[in-house]
Amino acid sequence: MIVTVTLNPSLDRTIEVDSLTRGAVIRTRSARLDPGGKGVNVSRALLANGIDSTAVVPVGGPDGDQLRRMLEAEGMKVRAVPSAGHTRSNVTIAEPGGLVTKLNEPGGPLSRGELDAVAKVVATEADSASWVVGCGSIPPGVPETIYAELCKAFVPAGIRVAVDTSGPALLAAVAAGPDLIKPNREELAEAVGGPVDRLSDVIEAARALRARGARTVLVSLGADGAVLVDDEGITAGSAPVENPNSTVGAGDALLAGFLSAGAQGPAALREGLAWGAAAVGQPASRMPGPNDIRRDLVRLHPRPDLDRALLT
Ligand SMILES: Nc1ncnc2c1ncn2[C@@H]1O[C@H](COP(=O)(O)OP(=O)(O)O)[C@@H](O)[C@H]1O
Ligand SMILES: O=P(O)(O)OC[C@H]1O[C@](O)(COP(=O)(O)O)[C@@H](O)[C@@H]1O
Repeated sequence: MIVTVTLNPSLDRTIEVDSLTRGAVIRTRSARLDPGGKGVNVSRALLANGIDSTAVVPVGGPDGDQLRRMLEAEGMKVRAVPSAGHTRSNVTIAEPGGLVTKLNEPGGPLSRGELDAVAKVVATEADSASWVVGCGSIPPGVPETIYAELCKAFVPAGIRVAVDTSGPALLAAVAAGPDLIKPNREELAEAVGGPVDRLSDVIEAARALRARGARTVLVSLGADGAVLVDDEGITAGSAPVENPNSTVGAGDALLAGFLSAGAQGPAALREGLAWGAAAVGQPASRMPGPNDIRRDLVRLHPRPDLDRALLT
């Protein structure tokens, strides 16, 4: 069983427009509402593929109620912890061809008491878990060491911890020895404090984060696929998407697929890439199910061109 913890979940509204012009009145083509937040999406992807998962989320206000109801309606096992701060809404403006502009709110504050209540629920659920997955941004009031605390609580007890976040929270977590991190290119560059323009930069940066404490580093690179640096070595791969629909949640699907296949080595990377690419073919942040996932399209690159400039 995989437990996900999303401290800053959201209602994700995706609005399709023909083109985005600042300062103009834009008539939209369609709108869609999905439950969101990175760990929530990991649980949704696992659920869509019949893999047992529990999502732990603080929820507050009417939007928090709606988020819980939407997740339960999908059949998800949700442990919702009440909070006084309101659950946020994030807006994605999607243009044809897959270009998205994301407006992510900071989220309602979470007090120390509410955080302790979340931690208690996670500890109970972790008893029967193979992984605890801490994902997403940190809401106001929560210390940046929160994912590091997650690592310290579970890694020594033999429960593996994955962290997908950014900035100081990611750096603190890395120093606490997570089993897995999943930065995208931007997050990786921020973590090492330098540009990541080529595959060689990705590998160098991933190695630096391993040297600082992360056991496995899975770097997502948008249309360039992903690179895995772990105890087994370095593996790069990609999967083409003919008609990109929405990249929202693609990183979460990649992570879910990777975890579902054992989170180690080329076979797990292959599965992650298949799920990530399938997510890009879905509208908004809909997670792919078995009929959407095309493992045959994944290519692992045994001798990638390390000097090639990254596309996205
Ligand atoms: N345009 C694309 N074409 C093919 N695959 C993609 C595309 N965008 C994303 N992906 C897949 O989704 C994964 C996650 O995307 P990425 O944008 O890197 O993550 P995040 O959503 O975390 O920023 C990638 O590693 C890749 O497998
Ligand atoms: O916690 P953050 O960093 O604000 O991100 C939250 C957003 O990320 C998502 O989980 C999508 O994530 P990815 O596109 O990075 O896979 C949305 O559902 C949510 O609105």
